[in-house]
Amino acid sequence: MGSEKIWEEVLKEAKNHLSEQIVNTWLKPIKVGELRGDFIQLIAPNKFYKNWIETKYLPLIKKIFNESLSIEAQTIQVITKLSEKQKKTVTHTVSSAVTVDVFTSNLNKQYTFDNFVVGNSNNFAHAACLAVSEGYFHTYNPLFIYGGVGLGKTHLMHAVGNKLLEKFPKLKVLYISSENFTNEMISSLKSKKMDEFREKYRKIDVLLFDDVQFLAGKQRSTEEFFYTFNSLYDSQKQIILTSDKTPDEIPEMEERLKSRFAWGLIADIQPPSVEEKTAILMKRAEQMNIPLDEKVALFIAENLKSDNVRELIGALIRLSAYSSFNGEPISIELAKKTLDKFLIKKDKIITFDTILKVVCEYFNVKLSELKSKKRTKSIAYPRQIAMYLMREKLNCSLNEIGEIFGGRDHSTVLHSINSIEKKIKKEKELKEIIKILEKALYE
Ligand SMILES: Nc1ncnc2c1ncn2[C@@H]1O[C@H](COP(=O)(O)OP(=O)(O)OP(=O)(O)O)[C@@H](O)[C@H]1O
Repeated sequence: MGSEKIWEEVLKEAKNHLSEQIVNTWLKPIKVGELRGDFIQLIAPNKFYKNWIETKYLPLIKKIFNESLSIEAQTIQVITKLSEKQKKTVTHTVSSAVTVDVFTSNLNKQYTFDNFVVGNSNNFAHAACLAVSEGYFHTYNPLFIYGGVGLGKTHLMHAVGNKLLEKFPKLKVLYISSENFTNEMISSLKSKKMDEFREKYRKIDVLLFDDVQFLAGKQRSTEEFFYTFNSLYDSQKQIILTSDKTPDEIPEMEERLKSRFAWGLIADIQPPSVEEKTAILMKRAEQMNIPLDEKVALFIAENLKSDNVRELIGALIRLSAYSSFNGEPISIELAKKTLDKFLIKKDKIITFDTILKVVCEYFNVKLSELKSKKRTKSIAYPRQIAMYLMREKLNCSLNEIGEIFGGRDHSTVLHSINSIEKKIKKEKELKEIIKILEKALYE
């Protein structure tokens, strides 16, 4: 039995002693790092969890291992992170008898298409991934998915891998982050095992390569990846890559790689809309058995500062944990109380100064420059944006705005505002910048 299965058994048994909500909130995110003789190592997502587990649940966990699962547990250690060495060790054993397969795809079984919420922000990337997961390898090769932090790139990639293995169990699917690829390469170099390293990567049928942007500037890893890429591509093997930027936008990435990344399909993932965020919260709550009313989900979706789905889910877990520990049902009031510092302060009064400060900080320009007559693009552009925000948020007159910027006349101000309005309609990037600035105004 693999460590995942063992932990599932612990969770099942724990539900006889604790409420389902507590088990899902506190014990489910724990992973088993090592099971060696009578030593058990648990991995908690962060220090907060570690402390709770140690102070609250360790005796029960020990009892379950010893009495219900008959796994001797003399020492249980809780850590917060797996060491690099442990990550590479794929065999988790319970006594010496039980071993897991040596070829590991590194796939997280929790990341499936079924639990991925599809909406306008991600339907293109989702559709492309779905097609690849059906086995249409030549259509989108490589498939390059890009988007901001925590928007579901890794989830989709794993979903492809999981679905492919379900349909074609013999396929060699490998998920690897560029960081781990680099580490593995370095240790192979040190131990003079580069032939084995190359052999491993060139035997794969489907390579899922996460965060490719981190290869930029790493010459040796880039080179090795280049050969791996070519070899797989030439043998018509599927490659999926993720990045936080488009190939063109990755600084210091070798041209020959950038051009290869664009050979197949480039699909983006945008930040989710309020509706999508609500749906993600509802789905996750259902999976975790958290009693979440749609009104509360909508409130969180509308008011959380971050668009990062990881943080969205984090907020749900925090709320659920608070609710179970204090015996208060989940409500909008409770969300306001527990998530206070993560929420947009809508009642904050916005002034000219707030806008000037936020714009100066974002564009890294001095206030004196913003108010000056300088027309260089790096100053004029933020100035126009500040004018646009003042008109939008403060509903003030063009003359008032002109006054703030050193007595400019109203037609100059109008021209600036119109120009930004037009650009917002055409330029996705500017739309994003405005969204970020608007959020920052309420922080
Ligand atoms: N559309 C979605 N539906 C359901 N869950 C989602 C969705 N998007 C993201 N998530 C969840 O949000 C969390 C973060 O997603 P993921 O790790 O895939 O993001 P990422 O884009 O790869 O982030 P990073 O840039 O940090 O690598 C995961 O728990 C994932 O399951």
